[in-house]
Amino acid sequence: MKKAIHFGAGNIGRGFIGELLVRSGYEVTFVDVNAELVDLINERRAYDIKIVGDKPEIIHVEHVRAINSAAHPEELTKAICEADIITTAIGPNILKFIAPNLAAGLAERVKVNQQPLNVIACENMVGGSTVLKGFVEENLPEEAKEAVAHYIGFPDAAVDRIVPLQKNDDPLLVQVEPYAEWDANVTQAKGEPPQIEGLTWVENLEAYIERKLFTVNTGHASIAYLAYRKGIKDIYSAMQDKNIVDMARKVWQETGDLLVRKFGFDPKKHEEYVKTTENRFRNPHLSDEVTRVARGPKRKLGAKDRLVSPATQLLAQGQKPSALATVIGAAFHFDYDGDKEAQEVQGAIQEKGLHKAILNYTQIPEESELFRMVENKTAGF
Ligand SMILES: NC(=O)C1=CN([C@@H]2O[C@H](COP(=O)(O)OP(=O)(O)OC[C@H]3O[C@@H](n4cnc5c(N)ncnc54)[C@H](O)[C@@H]3O)[C@@H](O)[C@H]2O)C=CC1
Ligand SMILES: O=P(O)(O)OC[C@H]1O[C@](O)(CO)[C@@H](O)[C@@H]1O
Repeated sequence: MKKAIHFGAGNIGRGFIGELLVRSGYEVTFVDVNAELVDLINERRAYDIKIVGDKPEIIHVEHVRAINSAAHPEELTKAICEADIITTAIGPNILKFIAPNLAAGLAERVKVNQQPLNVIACENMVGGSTVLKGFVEENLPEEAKEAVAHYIGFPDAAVDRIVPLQKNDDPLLVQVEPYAEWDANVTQAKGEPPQIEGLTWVENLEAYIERKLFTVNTGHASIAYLAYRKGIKDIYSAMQDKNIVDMARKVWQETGDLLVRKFGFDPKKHEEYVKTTENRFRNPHLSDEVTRVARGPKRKLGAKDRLVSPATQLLAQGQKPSALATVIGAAFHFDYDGDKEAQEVQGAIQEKGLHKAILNYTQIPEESELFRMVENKTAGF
């Protein structure tokens, strides 16, 4: 069997990427720091995925094992030397923490295995694999840098499947929605791009990732931050609130205008894509908490992320992203005490004031019209 390594045996790891890799003929080695999870995967060597929708389905996934990279980095190095593909789904903020082990493994690999290898970060961010590549380079010994640059590709990717927090009796079971999309940038691949069922290699990844990030994730985050302000606990319930849905649709109108102008998407097809997205959020079988979708507001308020990036791009196109400014304002009110980033943002607002907090987290230029819009909307909530 071909060999895959996947960092992060969590929801997307088990519920999406791991299963596609197994279905495509790979043995998957999950790498995680959660010792219980690693032990259970190694004990069972299998797990189930439940697809929840109108036609529920159970998929039994075999040919999996796991490595605890905190306890056994040497096992990881050995696996990297033999791998045919490496993927990650650990969270954008964690990429820097896997880089030292990944760099050590790649440095060893290029000495013993001259086959090309691709490392694909499947995170909700633009250019995730490129970011990981930067961290890996910082950790590589000087003598390995040339060979790693030659043999190891870091194709950026877009991943789309809603996998909520899991509350199942079986700790390995993952409940997922039926929809799934995974695209990667073929121009950044080394060697023959690995053919994996469900993975589409594309040349214009920027269009795919911005379409996904500024529709699915922008819409989802907008709904979550507005719902949180109203005390609504889950996305399905938020979708029953007319005002929230109206505002989400205004946001989608703004991001849709941007995407159609920027990438030349067919407006009718884009409208369909938005409708599909809205219907995914209405899935009554998927219990998705508002606080999960809203998680990490510091990251989500970042200049390159789902709220501020489309807003600044629209402003540069001479548009007024008023709905986006409203939901950015709502995000500044996300004060959930179970979220460290939310607490940090709230602390900064209390300590330094709203003006400085907006400037610091969004990096929107102080003199820009967007800054004034965001400040007014935030204060007016
Ligand atoms: N859940 C979803 O619907 C989707 C999530 N994503 C993205 O996938 C990524 C993962 O999200 P989820 O699977 O929901 O999170 P998760 O929390 O379920 O899984 C993350 C896993 O990474 C592990 N981990 C943490 N630090 C690690 C380290 N240093 N080395 C190895 N493993 C480590 C955790 O123990 C956990 O098992 C995020 O970037 C998220 O934005 C993308 C699309 C959909
Ligand atoms: O995983 P993040 O970036 O915190 O954001 C949550 C988002 O990711 C997803 O889980 C999947 O794209 C969406 O449900 C949601 O918009």
